[in-house]
Amino acid sequence: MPRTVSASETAPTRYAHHIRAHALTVRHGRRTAVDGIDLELGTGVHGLLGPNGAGKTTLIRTLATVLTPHSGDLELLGNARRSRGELRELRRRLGYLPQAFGHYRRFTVREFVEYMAWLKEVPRHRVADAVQHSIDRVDLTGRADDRMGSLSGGMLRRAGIAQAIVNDPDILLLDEPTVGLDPAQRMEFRTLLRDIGAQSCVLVSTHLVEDVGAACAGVVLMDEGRTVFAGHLDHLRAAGTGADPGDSDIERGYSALLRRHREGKAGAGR
Ligand SMILES: Nc1ncnc2c1ncn2[C@@H]1O[C@H](COP(=O)(O)OP(=O)(O)OP(=O)(O)O)[C@@H](O)[C@H]1O
Repeated sequence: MPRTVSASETAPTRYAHHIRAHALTVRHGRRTAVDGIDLELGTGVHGLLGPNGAGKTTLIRTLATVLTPHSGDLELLGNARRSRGELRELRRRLGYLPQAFGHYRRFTVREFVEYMAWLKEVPRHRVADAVQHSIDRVDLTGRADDRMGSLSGGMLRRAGIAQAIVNDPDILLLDEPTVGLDPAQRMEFRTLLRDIGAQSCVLVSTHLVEDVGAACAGVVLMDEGRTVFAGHLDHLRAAGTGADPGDSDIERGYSALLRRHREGKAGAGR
């Protein structure tokens, strides 16, 4: 199966980081969900961790250009301006799997992925190969011509991943992609992530730390809209002690960093 070569692979790279945010703030009405964060992410797979309500989905939706920041700077693929043309060009080079994604139940998997390829302006002569390749990569080859409405929850998620990668994106944003996947599929998925992360910037929000341990080199940990930690997984692993709650060094590191962040905030508030 020939691999689809994205335009970006042949274009010169003009940026040091695929994603660069400075003092980025995003609000939902009066609630500040992302609170002045700084972030620099390049090629590789980065896990986005944090407790419920930390701001992970809001951050991912902002990076996917679905939400507009309230303030701060956000540079994606070296572009900080957002004319209509630039936004369109940027979206061609993004892949995004929302937590809940819309689809027509009567579309087949192939039609759904084709439709998303069309929305992302994949050149017409490449669509058929790109669609087949992404369906194969999520192991839905045997169900490609089945209707979306007939898929199990995990298969639906895999179809969602297929649409997110159909344009060979330079930035791939996945919001809880492994929910509903069985253990074998989760392992396959981690391999797929590592494969895509060799050339692209992948940010994966998840509550499953074992996915982070197996697939991510980088970690961003958020709490109450702030970044608690952004760095290499080994540093997160090393942050915990035997006294911190958790069944693995990643969980203990996660607990320790959150605790210290919260203690620091409480201390500063006194
Ligand atoms: N559409 C919205 N309107 C108002 N508040 C919102 C909206 N979406 C999110 N929020 C609030 O913004 C904050 C961050 O929510 P967000 O969904 O980004 O967190 P999260 O880390 O993805 O959480 P979870 O792990 O539960 O999915 C929360 O306080 C949430 O209640």
